[in-house]
Amino acid sequence: MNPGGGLDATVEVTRGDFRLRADVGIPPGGVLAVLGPNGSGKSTLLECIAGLRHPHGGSVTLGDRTLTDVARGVHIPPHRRGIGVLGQAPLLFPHCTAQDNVAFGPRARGAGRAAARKVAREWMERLAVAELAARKPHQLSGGQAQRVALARTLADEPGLVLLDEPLAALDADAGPAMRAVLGRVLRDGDAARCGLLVTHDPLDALTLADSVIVLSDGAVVERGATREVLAAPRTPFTARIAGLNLVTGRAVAGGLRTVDGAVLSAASCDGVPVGSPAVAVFPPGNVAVHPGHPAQGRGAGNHSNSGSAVVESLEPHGSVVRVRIGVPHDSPEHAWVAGLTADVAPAAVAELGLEPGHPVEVAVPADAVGVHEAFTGRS
Ligand SMILES: Nc1ncnc2c1ncn2[C@@H]1O[C@H](COP(=O)(O)OP(=O)(O)OP(=O)(O)O)[C@@H](O)[C@H]1O
Repeated sequence: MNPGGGLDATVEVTRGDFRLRADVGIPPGGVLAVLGPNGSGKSTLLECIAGLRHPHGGSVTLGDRTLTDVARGVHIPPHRRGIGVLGQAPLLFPHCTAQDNVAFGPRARGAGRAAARKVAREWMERLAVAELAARKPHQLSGGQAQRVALARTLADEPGLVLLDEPLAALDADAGPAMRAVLGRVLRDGDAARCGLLVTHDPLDALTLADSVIVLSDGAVVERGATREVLAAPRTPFTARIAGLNLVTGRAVAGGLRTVDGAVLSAASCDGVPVGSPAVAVFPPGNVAVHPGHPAQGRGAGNHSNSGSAVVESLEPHGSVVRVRIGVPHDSPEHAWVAGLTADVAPAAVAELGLEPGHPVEVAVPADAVGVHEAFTGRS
């Protein structure tokens, strides 16, 4: 079964006190990443699209097929939706060989043994697991098993592939290999298939998806092209996963006034109307940290935004040390600095004597700051 076409879904569902209301569109051949903090409703959305959960309102269409239409009482069962699901665990049939696992879908759709085996071999070759065909699942590594599971999902010719954190359980070697394989098949230009990927990793979103939605507390709070959303995040969650600093406030000419009344200068303001809710975004690599008080600050020139703070914590982050900033209780006017991160070279951390609890001055050059309109309501 390959219904083809894109996905259009509007889903409303409640689970206890939690309410999800989200709409999702994926064009034919497109891949959408769904990001969001724990408990924001990602799995619930996925389950409604897969047909595993009945929404209380809304509809799901894939290509020209209506899979769910609450108003009309339509609910196609999961196995007849033409949707493939791959989660963190491969969930292969333990007593079947890898090849028989992959051939399962074609066989179930009525293909003869030889034809199903041919389809299975083609997919296993594409996913670089053909040489594992005769192995049983317990003879596969985690990464190999997950690639076989992906082959099994795709051999079923789904019109939509739902990927729920498919790399999360893989180790540091297997993860990148699986990401590369996934990227190849998701981007193979096959307009008969679209994809939806739930992930916590911005790298997955950047490398595997064209567009992204961010869920927060059951609502879509950001949506757009992946690069644009991650380059200009409008919610603290997106900024954190994108590794960027984000300060909320209202736009003023040439910058942003924080909720505490501090004014940050920015190099670009993205056409945000003065007075509207806005966020200032800047990377940790552009935040300078110096010991001492603002009055003694180096680098707090006219075009730099500065505040007095304390070092809250230091943690290794690749080749740099990520310094997390806190604010002493007697400096409420610098509250915007709280929670910022600065990436500092290890040698500089030693030279400056940075340690948790030490007072520091934080400076952010206006050149590094972009101001973007903030998301202000439910979609
Ligand atoms: N069994 C349940 N009964 C009632 N409410 C539930 C149940 N499971 C989840 N919920 C509610 O639904 C909300 C959304 O859960 P969901 O699993 O969809 O979030 P998620 O974004 O996938 O989270 P995670 O990233 O942790 O997997 C939760 O915040 C919780 O309040």
